[in-house]
Amino acid sequence: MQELENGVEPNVGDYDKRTALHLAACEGCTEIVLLLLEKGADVNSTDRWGRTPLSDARGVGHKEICKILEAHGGIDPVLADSQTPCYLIDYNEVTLKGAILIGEGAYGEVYKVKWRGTEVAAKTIRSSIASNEKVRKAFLKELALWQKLRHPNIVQFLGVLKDSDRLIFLTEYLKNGSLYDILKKRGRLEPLTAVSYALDIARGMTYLHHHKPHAIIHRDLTPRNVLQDEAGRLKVTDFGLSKIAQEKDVYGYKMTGGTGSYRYMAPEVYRRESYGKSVDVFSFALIVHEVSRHLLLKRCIV
Ligand SMILES: Nc1ncnc2c1ncn2[C@@H]1O[C@H](COP(=O)(O)OP(=O)(O)OP(=O)(O)O)[C@@H](O)[C@H]1O
Repeated sequence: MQELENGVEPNVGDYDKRTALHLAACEGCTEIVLLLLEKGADVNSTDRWGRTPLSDARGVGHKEICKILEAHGGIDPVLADSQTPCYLIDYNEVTLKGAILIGEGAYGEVYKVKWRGTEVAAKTIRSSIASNEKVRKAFLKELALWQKLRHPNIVQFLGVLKDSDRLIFLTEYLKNGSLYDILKKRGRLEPLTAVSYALDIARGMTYLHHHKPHAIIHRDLTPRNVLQDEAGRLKVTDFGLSKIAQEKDVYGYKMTGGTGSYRYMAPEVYRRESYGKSVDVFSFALIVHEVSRHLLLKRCIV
């Protein structure tokens, strides 16, 4: 309300052309949806994937918001279960010159680059992996799913570089790096910080588990796959990709660089191995994760 009173345009969008109405519809903020509509927000503004606020509200099952948007003339050009391909980014929109190597994982290197003037992370997939057509397709399928996700505790996927021999995709850049780096640097966390971190992770995981029409199971939730933004908020990344990594028998290649630590294994394995050990931020998040998974299994969603 304050921003609107200060003269901020209700239809202003971010680099994905997503407006406040998209975000409010996606996050289930009914009052903000009503406020924005009253202040003249365009009910059918489309983001760069062609999604309207109604597409977003539908995607996460906010029925009340769908009704409000429809009553204001909202339309949904995106079919709920359509197979949207990955958004392709033109090479010349990305400044690769001066790219800074920020890390290396099992799939390849990660660089900080500029895309349309904004700092983003470019994740490169090793050619030994990406040159296998089946694996490349499997990666692109997972990335297309990631592209549909929008949540403050999920790293934002931005697109795949067009016509690249290597598979390179862009995500938002998180200045503070991974939770692994933070824990290594800072050691034991203050209890309040640990709880706030655990809640951030649990919020991201809950969003994945409530994804429609199918829940998304991370399968590789480790401190390396949790990143922190400048404001200190944690965001989960790299879900789904680990599934491809595990399917080495099908695709005939072997991934390296897994954590190999029982503390980050799937909860059912973890439970057998580590009951009775001290509870830290990650154990807490895993417990929340486990409860959430049990609820899902009970409801036969998975
Ligand atoms: N979006 C990002 N913003 C900032 N830093 C990042 C980003 N993505 C990755 N990094 C950094 O690059 C490192 C390597 O990331 P990557 O996801 O490739 O591998 P990993 O998760 O560390 O390991 P693995 O591939 O085995 O899961 C991370 O540990 C992190 O420090």
